[in-house]
Amino acid sequence: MAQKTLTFVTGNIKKLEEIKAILGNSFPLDVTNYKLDLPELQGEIDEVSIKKCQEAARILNKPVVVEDTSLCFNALKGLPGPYIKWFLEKLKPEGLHKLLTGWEDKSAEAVCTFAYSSGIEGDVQLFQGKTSGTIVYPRGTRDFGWDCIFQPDGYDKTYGELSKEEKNKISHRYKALDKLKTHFIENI
Ligand SMILES: O=P(O)(O)OP(=O)(O)OP(=O)(O)OC[C@H]1O[C@@H](n2cnc3c(O)ncnc32)[C@H](O)[C@@H]1O
Ligand SMILES: [Mg+2]
Repeated sequence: MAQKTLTFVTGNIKKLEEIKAILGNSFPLDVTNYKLDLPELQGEIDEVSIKKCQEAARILNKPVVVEDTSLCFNALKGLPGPYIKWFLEKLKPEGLHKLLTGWEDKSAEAVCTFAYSSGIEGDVQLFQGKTSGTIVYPRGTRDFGWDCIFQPDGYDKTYGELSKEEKNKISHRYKALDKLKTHFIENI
């Protein structure tokens, strides 16, 4: 029988809000969430997501989806990348902007990776979305992570200045969820 419910494992309420807003009623499964701050091992983006997902599937012992978000500064060869959470916690948005003082290249990529495990040990599929932009001095709301310093290409506003509706039409998370949604629509 087809699986009817998908469990999103995340400790981040703001992520969950966006995921629910983006999926709306167009997702073929019921989405529930399980609040858990999973350990994140070091590595490249895909590796971090795969291990995080395997750990969630092991703990919950059922099909799960996790999501990992990276903010990659091109001048820094992709760093902070998956370690953005710790950089943000210590440096705050101002400090992240300051990190690029010595570089002319202020470009960055926001990368969202959803990892799905069917529950079968080791089996993980990834769905990734990327949005390019520029790191600017903080502008706009500070209610979600580094939104106030990321200005997507083609816009003169940061994610923090755009409305939630506008952000959710162009964001890294929207693009990744679109791929995940297509997968489930085609495979149910
Ligand atoms: O439990 P999980 O899902 O891991 O939630 P988390 O808050 O630990 O999230 P990550 O490990 O993916 O770390 C990403 C960091 O980037 C932040 N973040 C994620 N998505 C963002 C977005 O769309 N805009 C701004 N900040 C974001 C988030 O608050 C974290 O500080
Ligand atoms: Mg995390």
